[in-house]
Order: sequence, then C-alpha cells, then structure tokens
Amino acid sequence: MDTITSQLLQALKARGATEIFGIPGDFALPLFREIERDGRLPLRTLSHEPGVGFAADGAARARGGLGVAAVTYGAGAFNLVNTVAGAFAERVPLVVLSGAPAAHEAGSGLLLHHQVKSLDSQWRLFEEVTAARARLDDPERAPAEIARVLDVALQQSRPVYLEIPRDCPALPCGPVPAFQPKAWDAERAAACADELLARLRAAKDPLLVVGVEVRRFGLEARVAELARRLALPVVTTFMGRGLLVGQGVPLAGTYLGLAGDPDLSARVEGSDALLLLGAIVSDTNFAVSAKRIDFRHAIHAYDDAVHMGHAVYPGLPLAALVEALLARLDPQAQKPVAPPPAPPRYPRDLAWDEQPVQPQDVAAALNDLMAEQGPMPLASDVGDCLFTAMEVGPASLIAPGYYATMGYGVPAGLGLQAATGERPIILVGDGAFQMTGWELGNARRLGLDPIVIVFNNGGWEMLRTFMPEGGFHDLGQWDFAHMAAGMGGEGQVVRTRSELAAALAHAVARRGSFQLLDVRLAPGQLSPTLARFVKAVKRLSMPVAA
Ligand SMILES: Cc1ncc(Cc2c([C@H](C)O)sc(CCOP(=O)(O)OP(=O)(O)O)c2C)c(N)n1
Ligand SMILES: [Mg+2]
Repeated sequence: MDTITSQLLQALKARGATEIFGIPGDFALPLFREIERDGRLPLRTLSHEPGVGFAADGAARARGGLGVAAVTYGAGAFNLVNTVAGAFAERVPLVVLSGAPAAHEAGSGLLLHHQVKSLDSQWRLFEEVTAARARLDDPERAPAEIARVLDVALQQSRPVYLEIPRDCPALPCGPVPAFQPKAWDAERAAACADELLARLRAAKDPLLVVGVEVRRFGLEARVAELARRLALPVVTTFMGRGLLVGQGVPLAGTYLGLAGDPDLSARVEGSDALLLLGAIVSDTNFAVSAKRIDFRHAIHAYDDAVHMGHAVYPGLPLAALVEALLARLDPQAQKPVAPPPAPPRYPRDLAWDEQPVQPQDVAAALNDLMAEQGPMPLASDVGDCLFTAMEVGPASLIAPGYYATMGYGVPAGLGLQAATGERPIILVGDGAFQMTGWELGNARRLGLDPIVIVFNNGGWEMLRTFMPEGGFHDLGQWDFAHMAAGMGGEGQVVRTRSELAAALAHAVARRGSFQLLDVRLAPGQLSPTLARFVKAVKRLSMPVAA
C-alpha cells in the first residue's frame, strides 16, 4: 500500500533527488524508518545538521534537481536554518523534511521537548527562508500539497519545507501529480526577444555575462548555443564561476572588478550592451568595480523578469527568453562585433622546489593536474580558498559565493560525490574546517573519497586583511594532517612546493579513503586575487565586508 512517505519519495525522485541526507530524532524516527524500508532514495546520515544541509545543497548544485535534508523537529531543524538561508539566497532547490509532534501530542496540554515559543515557531521561522511549505497531516490533501511545494522548489529553484507529524509517515496516500513546469506568455517572450536582439545589434561591444540561474535551470547547453549564434564572448560572475565549462564556447573569464583581470574588467564595465543572464546583481558579484556599471543600460534576465532600460517584462522565466532568442537566430554563428577578450591566464607549471607554499601554488598545482588528467569538480568554502579557486580553471565549482557562509566546503563536496559519483577536490580554510570538516569522518562509511586541501594559515586571514588591528583572528596551529587517520582518511603536511606536488600526486593515486593535504601557509600570505579584492575594497572605502 502506498503511504505518505512512499509517495513523497517517488515525487522527490521524479524531480531529480537521488539521496536524502539526514539526522533523525524521536519526532522523525517513523519517517526515517519508512524512508529506509522504502529504499527508493538512500539515506545518508551525517554528524551535524549544518553538514546535512550543505551536503544536500551541494548534491543539488552539482547534479541538478532537488537536494533533500531530513531532520527532527526543533533542535535538528533549527540547526539547519543557516544552510537553508544560503540555499534561498543562492537559488538552490533544497527540500527540508522535518519531523513534528503528532496531533494528539500537540493537544496534550504539556510543553513538548524541542518546543520553543509555540509549536508553530519552527514553521514560522522557515517561512523566512523557503519559497513554499506544507504540513503533511491529511492523506486526502497530501498528494496535491506535495506536488505544489516540490514544484515551487523546481520552478523557482529555491528551498521548500515539508513538515511530517510523527503519526503520519505510514498513512495511506494516493499518487502525487507529476511536475508542472511554469507556463509563460509566448507573445511576451517574443516581444522581449525582438527588443533584446535589436539592442544587441545596435551595440558596439555587447557581452554575455552568465550567472547561477543558467545552471539552476539546466540551461548551460542552450545558453552556450545562444553565445555561439550571437558570437558573444562569455563572462561569468563570481558566483557563476565554473558555468559553461566544457560547452565548447570561449570563456573570457570571471568578472571580479578591481580584483580581477584589468582588461576583462574594463571590457565589462565599458560594454554598451551587457546581457546578464541569470546573474544576481549583488555586492560580491559587482561591488568592486572601478567604473560603476549602469544597470539601466544592461539587459538583466533574473527571477522570471527581464529588465531592459526602463522596460520590464514580468513572468518570463529564463528558459522562455533563451528559447525565444534561439528561435530568432540563424544556427550559423554571426560575425563577432568586437574582438573577444583575451582568454584568461591561469597559473601553471608549479616549480617543484623548497620554496614555502603560497595560495597561488595550490592553483598552479591543480591546473597542472587537470591539464594532465582532465577536469575534476571543485567544492570550495569561504575564505582565501575561494579566491584561489578563481585561479583554477576552467573547472566546475560549487561555493557560497554570495551568501558567503563558512562550513560549506567539506559537506558540499561529500554531497557532490554522493550525487554525481565524481571525486571532488575540496578547498577549505582552517577556520571553516573547524566548523564542518569533521564530516569527513563519515566519508568511508558513505563510500566517498574526496581530496581535501586545507589552507592552514593559523587564522581567519580574510578578516585580518580587513581589520589587521583585531587581536581575535588567531586560531593557533591545528595539525589536521594527523587527525585524518583517526577519521578514516590519510593526511599529509605540506610546507614546500615540491611537497605540494608530491602530496597531490599521492592523493590522486589513492582511492577508497579521503585524502587531506594540510597546506601550512604563513599568516598574511594571501592569494593575488584576495589581495587585489581587499585593496579594491579599501580603495573604494566600502564598509568592511561581513
Ligand atoms: C558561518 C560563518 N561565520 C562567520 C563568517 C565570517 C567570515 C568570513 C566572511 C568574510 O564573512 S571569512 C572568515 C574567516 C575564514 O577563515 P578561514 O576559513 O581560516 O579562511 P581564511 O584564513 O582563508 O580567511 C570569517 C570568520 C562567515 N562567512 N560564515
Ligand atoms: Mg585561515
């Protein structure tokens, strides 16, 4: 007999989920038992709910489709909130499944364990970080409610919340309707495409800037075709780094303003027709511009609307716009209007010498590795590791480039490998590792063996660059390499460039357990990109970054 849980699992799977990350509690034990009995989606338990949320987020970003995090009511769900907030900010379709008290308990007159202000406090809190919610306590309504909420997750590419009281998982339930893509107005899409193409054709130096929605809505191949037909150079935003890799279009690099390649930044800031597809216009993507970009002259397609000068086309999903444009373009590529920017230059040919390792040496070593053995997916945390990732390329990358929460890298890398089967390279600072790096202790049990590079500089260096006078940035020297064995992996201390090259070669050759490179960096040793970023922030005398 089909139950609320089995129908929910079928609906999740049909919408792209391939596993569930979770930590149970007594309010969620019946749900976990049903998930395990059903077996349709393997249950991957981790050690702390932030790890659960980041792993589900990483799975969704890397594979496409829904990511799923299952937790208990109260303590578990509240632990998850920051990861769901990051998913909301960065447009990730993360599904939260939370246990909850049974109806008869809610009316017991007793205060329940895990309860906060009221039994609805958790529901109200998730209203702020999700796009849709439902309580699955009525088998009659459950199929339609499941479809409504999961469809919003995919249509908006944002997190959603399902609360399942512990007396409901095994209730009989009918089938959940299939996914309904968003409808759009074809006439409005046509009018928008005509106006947009007219603007591009009148421009002297049009450029295509791609952002996260291009990946979230599975449009990379179609956008690459659009770039080809329009003969437009493709630039990514900081958050969009790694997009269109391997799609056969010339990638001009990542726009980083004053922190990036000066020629590319000048082209972007000087363009008379920036076509921004799916990009979040945020401070991390556009704040450190030498010349403030006037978005009134840009064409910005984001969050189901297209802004062109003073015109707005609402209710127009990115997919609708891309298809309307392609329908108007000759498959033969047009002639480029302006010479494409020079291709980005990434550090290569690491010298195998006794010089102390610097962040850019990690980038050079990874570029040498990928040139030799092919691309490997990157998962990065926040800190100088993320700025170093801008020097690795072109490689696919998942990272919280806008919401900028620490703790993301290791669990998201585990989620990436669990969902795609690809072995990731995880870049993480010592501070962020102290938050969630311990999830590596679950890697062997889950059959995962990421390569983890810890930028061990003994402090919160990114913050120290903004406020050197602060005496609270030091973390001491943690010996992560020697902790690895106790967690089922292998660790190597790396101090020199030749040690880096040898340790990376060893790590790549070893499968079946995670490999940790504990890269000892001198405090204050910054990547060139972070150094330029901080200099730009100070030059623009912007408020200190969060
Ligand atoms: C969950 C969380 N807590 C705090 C911060 C603030 C913060 C940064 C951002 C600006 O908000 S960067 C940073 C230091 C990171 O230290 P580490 O991982 O060692 O990397 P590195 O030494 O390369 O800086 C902190 C504490 C954050 N982004 N996320
Ligand atoms: Mg650090």
